[in-house]
Amino acid sequence: MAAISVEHISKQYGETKALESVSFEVKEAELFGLIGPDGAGKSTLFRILTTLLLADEGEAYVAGHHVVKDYKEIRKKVGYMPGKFSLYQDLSVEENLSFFATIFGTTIEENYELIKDIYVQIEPFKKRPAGKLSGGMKQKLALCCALIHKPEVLFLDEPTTGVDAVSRKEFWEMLKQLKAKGITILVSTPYMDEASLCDRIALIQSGKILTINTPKGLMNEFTKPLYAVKAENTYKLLTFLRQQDFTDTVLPFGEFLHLTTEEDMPESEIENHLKADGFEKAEVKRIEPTVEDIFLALSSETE
Ligand SMILES: Nc1ncnc2c1ncn2[C@@H]1O[C@H](COP(=O)(O)OP(=O)(O)OP(=O)(O)O)[C@@H](O)[C@H]1O
Repeated sequence: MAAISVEHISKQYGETKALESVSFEVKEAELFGLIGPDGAGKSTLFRILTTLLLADEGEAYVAGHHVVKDYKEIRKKVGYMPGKFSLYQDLSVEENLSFFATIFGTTIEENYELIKDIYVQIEPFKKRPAGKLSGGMKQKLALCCALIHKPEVLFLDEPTTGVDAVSRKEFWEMLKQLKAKGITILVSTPYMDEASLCDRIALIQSGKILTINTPKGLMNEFTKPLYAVKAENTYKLLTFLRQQDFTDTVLPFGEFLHLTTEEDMPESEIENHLKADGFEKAEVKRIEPTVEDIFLALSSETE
C-alpha cells in the first residue's frame, strides 16, 4: 500500500488554477520531494493532504485513509510542519513542545526517543521563547513539534526556506534518520539542489507535475549536449547565441549562460566561433546538467 496516493487532484482559487490534475504516489518510508518555485501549488497540495483544505476534483489517501471521509484518522497519523506560523512565538521551546504533545494526547517523555537526536541540539535554549530563536533552531523545534505524536507520515512544507546552509545540511541529515525509522516524508522545497537528497522527486510548476523520477533518473532525462559559456558582455552573448543555427536553447545562469546545441560540438569549435565574432575572452565548457537545467527545459516544453 502506498503511504500517500494522489489521484487527479485539482484546486482553483477564483481564476487561479493552483493544482491541475496532480497525481503521484509515495511509498512507505520514502523521502519524496516536491520541487518547484513560489506559487507552484506546493502549499495547496500540503493543505489538501493534511485535511485542512478540500480539493475541487480528485481523490487522495494518506496512510490508507481518504482525506475527506477519514480526516479524523489522518489527523492522528500525520505530522505537519507548515511553511509559516507553526510555532507559538511567546511560548518557550519547552512549552511549545508540551503544547503540541498535549493536543495529541501524549507527553514529551512518551515519544522522546523519536525526537531525542534533534531535541538535544535545542535543549540548552529550552527556556527561550520560540520567537527569539535563530532560523535553524526554530526549524528544529518545529520538526520536534511535528514529530511529538509519532506520526506515520510527515509533511514538511519548505522547511529549509530562509535557513542558513549549515542548518539546511543538518536538517536533511535528520530527515534521513527519520526515514530510517520508517517514517514516510513528503517535503517541498524551492531549492533545486536539495533534489538529490530525496529518494524520488516531482518537479511542479503552475499547478502541474512536470516529471516524477529518482535524482539519477532525472539527470538521464536531459539528453542534449550542455555547455557553460562566458564572455565579456553577457547580454550581447545571449543575443548572439540565440541567433546561431547550432543553438537549441540558451538561458542565463549567474555569470554564465547555459547553452544546449542540436548536435554534439567540441568546446573549441564553439569558442572559436565566438572569438571570430568579436567575443575575445569567450570561454566554453561542456557541463553536466543540474536539476535547474532540467526544470527549465521541461517547463519550456510545457509552455
Ligand atoms: N487562499 C488563496 N486565495 C487565492 N489564491 C491563492 C490562495 N492560496 C494560494 N493561492 C494562489 O494559488 C497558487 C498556488 O499557491 P501555493 O501557495 O499553493 O504555492 P506554493 O508552491 O506553495 O508557493 P509559496 O511558496 O509561494 O506558498 C498561487 O498562484 C497563489 O497565489
